[in-house]
Amino acid sequence: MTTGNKGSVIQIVGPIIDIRFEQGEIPEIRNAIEIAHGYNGRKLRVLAEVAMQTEGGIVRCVSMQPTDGLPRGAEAVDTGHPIEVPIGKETLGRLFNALGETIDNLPPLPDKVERQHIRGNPPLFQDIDPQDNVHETGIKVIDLISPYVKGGKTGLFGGAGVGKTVIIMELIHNMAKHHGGISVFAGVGERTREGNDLWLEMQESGVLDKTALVFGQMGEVPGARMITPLTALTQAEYFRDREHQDVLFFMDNVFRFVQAGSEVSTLLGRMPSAVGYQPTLGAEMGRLEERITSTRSGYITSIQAVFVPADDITDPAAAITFSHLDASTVLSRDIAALGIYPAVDPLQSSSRILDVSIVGKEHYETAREVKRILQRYNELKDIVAILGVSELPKEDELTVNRARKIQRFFSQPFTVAERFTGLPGRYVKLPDTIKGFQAIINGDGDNLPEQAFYNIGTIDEAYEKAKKMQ
Ligand SMILES: Nc1ncnc2c1ncn2[C@@H]1O[C@H](COP(=O)(O)OP(=O)(O)OP(=O)(O)O)[C@@H](O)[C@H]1O
Repeated sequence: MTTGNKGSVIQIVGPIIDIRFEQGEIPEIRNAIEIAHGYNGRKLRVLAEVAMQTEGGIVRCVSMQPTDGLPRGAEAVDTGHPIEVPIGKETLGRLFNALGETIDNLPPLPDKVERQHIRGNPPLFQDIDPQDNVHETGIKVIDLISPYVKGGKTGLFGGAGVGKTVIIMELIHNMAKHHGGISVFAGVGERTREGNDLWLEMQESGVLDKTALVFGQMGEVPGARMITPLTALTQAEYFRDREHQDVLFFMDNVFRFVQAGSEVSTLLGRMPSAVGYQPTLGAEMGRLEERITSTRSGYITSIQAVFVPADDITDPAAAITFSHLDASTVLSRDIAALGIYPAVDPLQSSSRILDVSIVGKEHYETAREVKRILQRYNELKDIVAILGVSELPKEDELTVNRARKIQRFFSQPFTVAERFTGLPGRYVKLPDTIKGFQAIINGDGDNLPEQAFYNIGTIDEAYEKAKKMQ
């Protein structure tokens, strides 16, 4: 690769820049191009990535920064490589933008910091090391119904405002704190305020110095939002491949990555595909998701929030994400409307490892019975609405009563949601979770009021709460 070839900007359309190079000096696709210019008396630098090579020595580039004031004729320099970002221990405790520049007002990174380009390849087939162990989250409904895989990938699906960010923050609080390893967070296309909340939350829980955070939020150009997960992943890969560490990789929100790709695709003039998404949706998701994996060197356990447009889980962006995951936690607006948080829909959520040979008979059978009771309750709901519970046969009446208690027992106070509920957070260990649901299934809670099961941790709290209510 040659470095330093110079071209000239010939067209700027929003964040898309066309640059002409001499024949024989045309930059490769994905190379980073630097353009220096002056605007309002300030010296600015725009970094762009080559997306297309067209006729006449012209390359079409996606800008990673606003192009305001960028003039035609500005000189563009081919760096000869894709965008590079800092990696290594120096990234821990720091906040970065998509280009790997620190944005936390702390002293700059040392000059000698190692850099790596963000367009790496997924690990080879033979190096991948699939895992089957449960990663306890301390959240009852998740641990019981869609147990997360240590070294696996999990998606948190939900429409607008049903609690994805709160769950991801609680998971960071619980997992990062108990995990003891490295965490990397990619904030993609969400509110800057949420990034700030997260930073403060990490400081408070004392995990910030073991975490690298990368943000490309709502207000940024689509190019930057599109590469944010790649920047964060490049930093995570360093810890997996070079330090042989187990890494937690959080992403909020995958849908915004897809959306940024769609914006870029339209701006590049590509024909849209299904539901207006980019024709390259599958390939873009594949290249990202296939890198988030565990190898013989180390694990990456990832939790990804996925916004579901119009609560339609069959939307191509949500559907394509599903196919990459080991476990899916689906949030429901109906459950949130009942005031049950986390608003996880147990009948839609699933996990590859909810298998008797992996989680064991006790866990598997408890989860299955809980699902059966809820399924039956769903079938009976219409009859109950018309006739009332007392008109049901004895057995169905019991099912309805237990189902309502299970539903309430799925709610749990979160440490990060203390300001919403006024209740201190609860972390429930997996054996206690199983014990609690078994008690309800076996009828031990039949004489307790429903309200005793609402917003508590273990089943023992239900007995105490019922005593107090008497
Ligand atoms: N565990 C919880 N306990 C109490 N309230 C909650 C909980 N989770 C969510 N909420 C309520 O729901 C609101 C929305 O939650 P959150 O911001 O996590 O949603 P979201 O799905 O990430 O939304 P968006 O798609 O808009 O980013 C919160 O502000 C809070 O009022």
